[in-house]
Amino acid sequence: MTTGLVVTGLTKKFGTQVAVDNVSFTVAPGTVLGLLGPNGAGKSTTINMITGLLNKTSGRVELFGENLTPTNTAIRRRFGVVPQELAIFDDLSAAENVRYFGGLYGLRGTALKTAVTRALAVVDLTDHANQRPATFSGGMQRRLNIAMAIVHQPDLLFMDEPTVGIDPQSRNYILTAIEKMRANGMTVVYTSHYMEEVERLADNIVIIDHGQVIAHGTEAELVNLVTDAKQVTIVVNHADQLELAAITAIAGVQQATLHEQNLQLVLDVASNPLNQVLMTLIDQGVAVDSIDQPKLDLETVFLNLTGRNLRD
Ligand SMILES: Nc1ncnc2c1ncn2[C@@H]1O[C@H](COP(=O)(O)OP(=O)(O)OP(=O)(O)O)[C@@H](O)[C@H]1O
Repeated sequence: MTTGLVVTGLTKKFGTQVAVDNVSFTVAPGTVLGLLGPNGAGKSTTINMITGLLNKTSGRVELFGENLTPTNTAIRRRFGVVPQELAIFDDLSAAENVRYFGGLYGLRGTALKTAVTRALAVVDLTDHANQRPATFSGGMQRRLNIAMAIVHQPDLLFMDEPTVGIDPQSRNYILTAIEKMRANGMTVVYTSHYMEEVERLADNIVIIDHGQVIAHGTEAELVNLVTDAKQVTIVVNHADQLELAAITAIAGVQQATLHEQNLQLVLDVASNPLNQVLMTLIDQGVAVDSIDQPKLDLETVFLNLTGRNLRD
């Protein structure tokens, strides 16, 4: 198995509004793709078209080498969906909810029982299996929704903003559960407007805005899109012994200035000469007190690419 999910030219028009505009991306098997964008960017519409909840205006979706169409049921069994809106039966227990979904996927008898137990364990709801979800916190209900989506052990899981409006403990349970699933080989497509979650989980990131993909890559690749130089401040002792010319002479040091104890550097991201700078300082008998590198994050990337904050 070499190809996972391949989305090509996906487009959705609502009347004259183009909600998703020629979106293309790929997800390698066993990796997590973070689909990051502000509210209204088109993330849900994209997921809903891929999973067949919504008809697409145009485009093509291929999963594990097969064309993903509403009638290709064999390939449809290989993915699960955690929708943005909860879909839970309040009058069934947690285990019965999961069992119901397992039944829909054709699981029966012992296989179904084992699958329900396993799915509830992944989201840490084993101790609540026989309780009604109406008694659950919002976070526990979301975790139950995840158990329902993974009971048939899909190879790929779509999750649409699964942590919106829940407590930090439940959020952490969910993020940890995703990490466990990935470790077991599952492919995950995860939409969020929380930069921190995408940074923690995603192997690759698609940034989407106004229905269009504005960047696609690893976190490091995206950060490199907006900067080819980074600023580093090194606080030193014995600054009087520091020979600035020797630092400036290091390949990849674009700028070096000394203000009292603070050695301020502008370094090439590609050649990353920080090690060389530190060795040179040690050679000069200059002790390093601390190193400060302001973090370049996805928020910075989004701001640079769009002129707006992710959560305006
Ligand atoms: N059924 C619909 N009819 C008309 N417009 C729609 C419909 N569904 C979504 N839209 C519009 O399409 C755009 C994209 O919405 P979408 O829900 O995909 O965004 P999103 O990135 O998932 O944001 P959110 O996090 O708020 O759900 C929005 O402008 C939205 O108003």
